[in-house]
Amino acid sequence: MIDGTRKFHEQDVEVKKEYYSSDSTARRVRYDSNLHLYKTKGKTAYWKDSLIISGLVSGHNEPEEMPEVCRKTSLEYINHVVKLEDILLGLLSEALGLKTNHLKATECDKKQVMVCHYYPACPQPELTLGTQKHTDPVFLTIVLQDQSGGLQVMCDNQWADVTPIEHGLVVNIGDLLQILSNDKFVSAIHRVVVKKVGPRISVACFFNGVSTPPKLYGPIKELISEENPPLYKDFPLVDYVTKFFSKPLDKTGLDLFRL
Ligand SMILES: O=C(O)CCC(=O)C(=O)O
Ligand SMILES: [Fe+2]
Repeated sequence: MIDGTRKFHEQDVEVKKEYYSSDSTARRVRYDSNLHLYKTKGKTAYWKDSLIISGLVSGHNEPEEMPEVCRKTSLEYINHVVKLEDILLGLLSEALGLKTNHLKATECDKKQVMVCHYYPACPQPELTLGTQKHTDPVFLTIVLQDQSGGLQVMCDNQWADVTPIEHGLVVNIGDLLQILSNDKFVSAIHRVVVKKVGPRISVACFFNGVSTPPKLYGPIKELISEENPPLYKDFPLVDYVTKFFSKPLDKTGLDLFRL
């Protein structure tokens, strides 16, 4: 998958430009530079290009829509990731003291989006970032990174390197799982620094959940009691995503839904 991502990004710009769009609603497969520049009305340009593929599993995507250089690999890879997601949701449900299928039954594994990032070598890394400090506005993210390093997670108010492990994956708890678990799980604050050598390649698979109302998400009722009152209100996902992207990316979205 790393190789497929490299092949896409290292194609001639004329080929890539067929896929270019900075409007996330415009197409299901798109190529973008500086992902959040327009969405968050960002003041800073980041050092990365991304290929965004949505609708991979739910069948809303015709395979022909995907760039040929990474089509087969992407389809195979997402199938593996979805199986892993099932296992992880089972383990996380059990960790919350719930039945194994509880989280899956909330359909938080739905609406997968795969984002294939390419961070070119940066001549002045101290002037920018690959990805700004943020949390993911999703349930879970499964990240495959190459061996370059650069991903960092906030730990005790300090940035810690997430050192790449060969064939290893990084799993981030997203904001929505923090909300569902009523703060038992904590959404990972992370960022990506860039280096003079590159490129760095990573593939993030996001699990967004069901975004069409009337489905509401909020703290899981079984986790709520008199001693553990709900910390968040229930809301349709579309509200979370809209509010998340109308604030600066480095500010938490959780407080907007806290009771
Ligand atoms: O490139 C990475 O390792 C992480 C990217 C990331 O945080 C994201 O796409 O949300
Ligand atoms: Fe992220």
